[in-house]
Amino acid sequence: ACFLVARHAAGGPAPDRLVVLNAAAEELGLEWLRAGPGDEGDAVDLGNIPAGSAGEPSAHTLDTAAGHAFRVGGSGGPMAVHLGDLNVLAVGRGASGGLDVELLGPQQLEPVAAGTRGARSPRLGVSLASVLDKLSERWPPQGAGPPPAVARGGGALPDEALVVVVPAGAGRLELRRLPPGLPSEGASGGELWDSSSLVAALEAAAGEAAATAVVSARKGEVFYLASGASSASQTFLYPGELALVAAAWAGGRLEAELLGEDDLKIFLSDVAARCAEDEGVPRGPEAQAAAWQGYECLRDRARLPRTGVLLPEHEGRALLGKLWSSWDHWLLCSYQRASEPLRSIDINVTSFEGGGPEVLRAQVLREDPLVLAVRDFVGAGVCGELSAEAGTNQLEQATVGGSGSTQLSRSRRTLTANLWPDLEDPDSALTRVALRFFEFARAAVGLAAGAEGQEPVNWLFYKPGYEYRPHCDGPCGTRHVKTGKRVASSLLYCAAADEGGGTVFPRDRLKFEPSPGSFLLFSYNPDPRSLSTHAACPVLRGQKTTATQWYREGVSAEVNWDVHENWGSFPRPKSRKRAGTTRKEL
Ligand SMILES: O=C(O)CCC(=O)C(=O)O
Ligand SMILES: [Fe+2]
Repeated sequence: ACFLVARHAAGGPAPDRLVVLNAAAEELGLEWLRAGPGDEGDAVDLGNIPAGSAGEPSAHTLDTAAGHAFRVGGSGGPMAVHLGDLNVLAVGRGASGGLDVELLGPQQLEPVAAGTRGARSPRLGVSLASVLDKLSERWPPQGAGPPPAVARGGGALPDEALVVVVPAGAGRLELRRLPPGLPSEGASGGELWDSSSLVAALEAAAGEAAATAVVSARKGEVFYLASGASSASQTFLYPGELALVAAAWAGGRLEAELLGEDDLKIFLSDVAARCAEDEGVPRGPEAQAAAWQGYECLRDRARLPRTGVLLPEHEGRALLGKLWSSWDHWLLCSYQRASEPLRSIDINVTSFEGGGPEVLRAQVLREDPLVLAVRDFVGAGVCGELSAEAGTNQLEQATVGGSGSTQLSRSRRTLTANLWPDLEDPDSALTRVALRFFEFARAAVGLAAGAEGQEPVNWLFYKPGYEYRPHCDGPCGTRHVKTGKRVASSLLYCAAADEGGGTVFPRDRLKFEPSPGSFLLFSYNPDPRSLSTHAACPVLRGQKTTATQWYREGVSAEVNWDVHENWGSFPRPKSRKRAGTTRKEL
């Protein structure tokens, strides 16, 4: 099970790259072999690597993918094959006096980076000093390694990629990556970038239909798209994650349109919604029963807003699957109406004003396991104070965890902060809200616990495109939750999106559309059918904020919740003698 925690995890996998060190006293040519090392006739010129000087080699770095093959050499120089991961290719004069290459993979580089082997390549003795800093920064590789740079033909798209749409009859088109720091307007030069995929797309686009290339790219990189005709060019910044670039000609000029992952998600949703509306797909739960899939409509209508380039069918399909998890999830999130309540119940709580009784009317959305919604759980003033407390500065990208560590994930795309209520400060809005959460949960679902020893309130901030994909907050599919584990969750919505951003339970297609100040509580002890699986739908327009509270039994001022988890070090008040430490102690 994947539990939601709010901790920032550092470190990612080492990138796939090739560093060429030229220790020879002559310029070297670098070529990329499109069809593998054996292919003599099909090389792409990647430019020259300057000669080394005064015992120090010159260094040239290329981002690559596993299996990419390169040839390096001057006159009839040697061939080298790059196998993926971080590789260093040292070129120097061999014993014979001719050019020699030495390929150092992760295993050969590790002792060098660790300082146990000297800073020279073992065979040719080429100095590695100029790359050691970079190596130790990136070493050792963590996790399962980098995503594949090019994943065409139905495979999953890598996380950090550019999808370049080439219109039919595009002629020549080059993608160049600019060195960092170059102005993004009117720049030229840079290295030719992953031309394999682009060349294939250009060949395909020579006919009637547009084609796409998938190119690996990283956050903040600047690309330059050129048509070959010198004046017609366009530069753009790649912001990271998955992005789509469409090229088109307008008035003899090349135009490039860049859509980031969030924009793309919303764009596809908007097109699909127009399709569904025009085809008269019902907005009730029967929409799913009809199992409508609008790929054909998407094929005809997915025109990008600025250039008007039509997204090729297979790419629309692949992107919708990638960015919306599934067609079904899109339908539930962006098209289906909110669920009707089954009945309502009244829950007594302590009033915020004066401490007298107050009745909250709760709508029952599902009986078992229970899902309850309250429209005006707190007023705008209380929410305003909570938002101020959360601020915007300390928010960080949310992570998920479950086996002793946490990591960033496309599944949980939101900004987050933990808010620790000071239970001894009755004037704090956060304290009053937290106490109301527990009072309500005791009355509504019979929770046998108070606010002491519980997890902090988890503040979530969603921008357009942000979401939290289907997940369980605690143990899922069990008849009896172990003491100390989460048994229920609640969400207080302080801001609601103008469009999108609902909370859904995909197993039985339950959907709640929040309004500012509304509240949702659901329990999962027991929940043998995992019906408590839920998701925060992507925000399409506006912003959404949520204050999540997770509920546990068997915790107290003496026994804190975290003795029941293995999430590793968790940023929280250092000396917590009791749950209600003051903010000054944080
Ligand atoms: O923001 C939402 O709608 C859901 C958030 C959520 O599932 C959580 O915080 O665990
Ligand atoms: Fe959740």
